[in-house]
Amino acid sequence: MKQVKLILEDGTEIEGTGFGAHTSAAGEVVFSTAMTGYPENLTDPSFRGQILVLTYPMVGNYGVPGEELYESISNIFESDKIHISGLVVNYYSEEHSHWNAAKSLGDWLKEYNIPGIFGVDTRMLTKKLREKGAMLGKIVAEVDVPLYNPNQENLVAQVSPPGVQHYGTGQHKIVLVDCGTKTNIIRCFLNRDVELIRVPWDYDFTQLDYDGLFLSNGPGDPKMCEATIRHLQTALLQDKPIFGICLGSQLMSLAAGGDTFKLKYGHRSHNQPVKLSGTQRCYITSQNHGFAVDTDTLPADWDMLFENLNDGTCEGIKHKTKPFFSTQFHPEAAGGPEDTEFLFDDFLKAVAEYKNR
Ligand SMILES: NC(=O)CC[C@H](N)C(=O)O
Repeated sequence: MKQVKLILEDGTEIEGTGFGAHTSAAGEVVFSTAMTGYPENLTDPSFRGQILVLTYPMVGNYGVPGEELYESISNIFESDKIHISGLVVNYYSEEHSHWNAAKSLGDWLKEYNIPGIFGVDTRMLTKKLREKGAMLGKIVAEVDVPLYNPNQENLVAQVSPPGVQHYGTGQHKIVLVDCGTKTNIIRCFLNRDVELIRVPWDYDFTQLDYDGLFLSNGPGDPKMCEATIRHLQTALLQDKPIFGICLGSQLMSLAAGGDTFKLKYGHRSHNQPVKLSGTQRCYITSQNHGFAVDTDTLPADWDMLFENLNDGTCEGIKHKTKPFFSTQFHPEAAGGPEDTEFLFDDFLKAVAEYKNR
């Protein structure tokens, strides 16, 4: 293992030890306070272009599981590869022990040529990112690389599939607009009575025959997804149920005429409290996002559906009369609590009602 550096755009330089691939990489440095779930996090396409700091002090000790494919979908990972640009941890454990571990975290990172750095004071680093906001940064091994801002690119086009795929044989035909979907969203649908049509982010789904529309999570600035927003505007003129998660929530807001903005350092953890509007009910949710919907810009026929109890930001929206709703958090979890998975049932109930109207 060799010495490498983490360098931030404000000039901070932190020395540490390299693990995973011995290479340099640049991106946006963000932190997650989730205590477990690195196999899920690293393969979540929403992390594309980001160097991820895990605040949990020991990482790698349960290794990386082996996977099986079901309908060409992994039973474990959230996509078919690692999407983060680099990984920053305090203590890395190459030694691992778990009933389904197949390899070490370092070996897995090597397979995808992703660098890791450990021996970093992640508490100090996280405090800095909280005070100054998410920053650009780089892990430097032998060769220096320029800083890179992923939010200026259309990252969704990089992670969205090239063509249309069909899954399942249920009675409700759902179109999933894949802007970088986590596979657990697909699993959540396939565990229900659904035939799923997975389409690329810029596909004109308005031409398809379907019962309900689903908008996935995805990386980067939602305003980059102009084609999706345009198609969505057509869908909003109709009455077929629409459900969006994370980026999907931001796209629904933009299509409706609302605005989004970049949060100072984002929400990335498995214990984000959200309140269901009109109730005192709180759910603990899994989150991974750097942008949010500006509640004040929501058009008159829309309401905030959930509110983040830490900072009051919008955690979902709902149309006042039509069956359109979204969450900024992840009801599919993976990782994190599964307490809000019932929202998939709520969506399919709305689909059944629409078909029986
Ligand atoms: N998980 C997501 O879908 C993230 C949405 C968006 N890229 C954000 O960072 O806010």
